[in-house]
Amino acid sequence: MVTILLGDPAVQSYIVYSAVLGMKMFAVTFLTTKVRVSKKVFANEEDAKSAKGKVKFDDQDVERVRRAHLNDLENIPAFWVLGALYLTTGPSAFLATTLFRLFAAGRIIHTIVYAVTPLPQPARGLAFGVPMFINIYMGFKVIQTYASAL
Ligand SMILES: N[C@@H](CCC(=O)N[C@@H](CS)C(=O)NCC(=O)O)C(=O)O
Repeated sequence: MVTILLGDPAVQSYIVYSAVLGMKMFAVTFLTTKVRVSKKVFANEEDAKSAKGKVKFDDQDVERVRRAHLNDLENIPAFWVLGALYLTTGPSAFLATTLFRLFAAGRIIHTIVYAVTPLPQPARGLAFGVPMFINIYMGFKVIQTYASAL
């Protein structure tokens, strides 16, 4: 049963892109540390002391990376849940893989245009909008598939 499930290309695709997105979020964690260290701006007295920096909560560069990270948290965990539930609705492997791929690409681009190389809008809006649309689409599909059984 588990072997059949894991042999499904849509499931494999979900696993791969879920892991990619988890790793991407860790990359933002490291980026936050890199910006903090390079600007010597920290959130805790003990960190500031050990790096000869200062405690500051309104550094624009640090806050930008933190906002990008928070935005990931507002969107990627929902993908992990909705994507897994969506797989149970029996989508074609092609459609599921395309949606997962677009979602991951959108979130990676969101990080780049928000926290790495800030670009003018609508770059971030689009990079946010496509994955959001995919999450909503998958959520609707799940509800549509199972609501009739209630
Ligand atoms: N929590 C978000 C909700 C709306 C949203 O996620 N907007 C996207 C596209 S403009 C975004 O990148 N917001 C920037 C952010 O979350 O810091 C916000 O405060 O902006």
